[in-house]
Amino acid sequence: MAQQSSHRPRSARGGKPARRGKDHRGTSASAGSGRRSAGSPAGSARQAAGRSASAASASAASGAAHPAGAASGSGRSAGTTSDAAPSRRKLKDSAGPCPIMRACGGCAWLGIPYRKQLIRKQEAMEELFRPLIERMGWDAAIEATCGMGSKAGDPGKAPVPRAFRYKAATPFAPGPAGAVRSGFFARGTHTIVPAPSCAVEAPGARHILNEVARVAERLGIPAYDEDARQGVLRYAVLRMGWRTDEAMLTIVTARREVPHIEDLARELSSIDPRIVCVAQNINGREGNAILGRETRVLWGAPHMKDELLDCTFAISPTAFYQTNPQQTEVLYRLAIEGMALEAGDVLLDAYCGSGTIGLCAARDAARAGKAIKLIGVEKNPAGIVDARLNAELNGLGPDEASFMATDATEFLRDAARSGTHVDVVALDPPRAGSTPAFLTAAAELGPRRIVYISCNPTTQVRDLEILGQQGYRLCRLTPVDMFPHTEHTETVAVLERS
Ligand SMILES: C[S@@+](CC[C@H](N)C(=O)[O-])C[C@H]1O[C@@H](n2cnc3c(N)ncnc32)[C@H](O)[C@@H]1O
Repeated sequence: MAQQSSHRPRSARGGKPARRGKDHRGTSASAGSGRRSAGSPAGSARQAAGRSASAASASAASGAAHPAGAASGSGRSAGTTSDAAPSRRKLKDSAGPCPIMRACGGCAWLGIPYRKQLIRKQEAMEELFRPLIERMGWDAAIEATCGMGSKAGDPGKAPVPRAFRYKAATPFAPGPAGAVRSGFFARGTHTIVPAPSCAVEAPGARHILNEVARVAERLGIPAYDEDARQGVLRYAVLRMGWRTDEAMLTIVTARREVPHIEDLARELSSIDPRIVCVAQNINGREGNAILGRETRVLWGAPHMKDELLDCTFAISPTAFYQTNPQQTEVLYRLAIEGMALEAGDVLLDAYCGSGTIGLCAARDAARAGKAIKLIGVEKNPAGIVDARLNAELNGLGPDEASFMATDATEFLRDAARSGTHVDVVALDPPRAGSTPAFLTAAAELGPRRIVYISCNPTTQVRDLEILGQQGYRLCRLTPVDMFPHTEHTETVAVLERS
């Protein structure tokens, strides 16, 4: 699975090549020189599969300011098409679905009917997974891609997904006479395209982000200048509740000390009544990663709340939480179905973020009278703090759900060494995928099922082959469209012990 990013190669403003950065799903978002090849199956496979494993690296503390990169939580990397020139179709439609789509380039597929987008994604997944399935002799179905409101191959008109991103971000840059510019990085550059609104973001999100710039201007807080490495305000990241009326605003500053910080916090909090938390993240490092290591709450609660599958989740400013909540429910339902939990099972949820998948599964099992024991592992300590609170919020005590802040591979190795009993393993790694050591240890634990949720099918194919060699067989693969109008596809793979 994902966070959007301002990760764009630089050219127009700084004239320098982009530095490698990471998006909100822990993805590198470096310059891409790939060519658009959506028309060919190979091209679509590469596009829909996303980025190369080598380009991805883990960082829970990164994000992106551009809808597509952000959307996918994926940045741009060599060998993909995202930084290629807009297609003819896109140029033609530039005045249609979105007034800035040509300049912004975030939703590269916005000009393609949604029904066709889903078919392309389906073809790409077939092309990517079919050779592995045949090589391994698996009898596994690649199911129809679950889109927003329709599936790949459904007849008739498909709905046009809008307003599905509940996480949004903006970079800031200095304008003339103390102005603070906000918007999206134009494709392939660090030039900011102003965005009065965004069709794929939650209602009101873009207005809030633009208002941050107005507040900064009023208070004389300068935007950060990447080239001169001067100024203060770098980004704002906004998360909005899907099933709650809450929002959380995090400003990213180049240094801790910010002039008029109390006034800033107060004014930011009053931009929109939904804002329950205003946080400051400090990122003084060069590079494209949005978030730095230090975060403090400036105003309000330490987190906001949202709901998924009848569970309540507290989300703090730097913990991972999915961007498209409607499709997250689809993704999680598929994962829970794939787990086929029985009463008394031990479920290991690896790369668990704020504990959401495992907690939804545990609650679902408990509601069906099949209480299980959940163990979650995640390397971002902020995610684990949230996960423990989330267990409590959902009525699960420490005997029913425990969470460890550590590297998933280390944890699995230790668990395999000590012979920990596990019935089902769920894993949802960042775009780089998992590690051979994790996968080998997971197989050594001998779970009945392994459910692998992926935001990067290319690395998932690699990892599934390792699991196959370790005695697991794929029985079901379902693509899910978490990021309409982009090339990205997520997948849920269900494996059984052979
Ligand atoms: C795609 S997110 C999935 C989070 C969660 N499953 C969800 O659905 O919200 C991947 C998570 O893996 C975490 N992560 C990355 N590398 C890790 C590692 N080596 N060990 C444990 N967790 C890691 C990230 O911090 C992030 O929270």
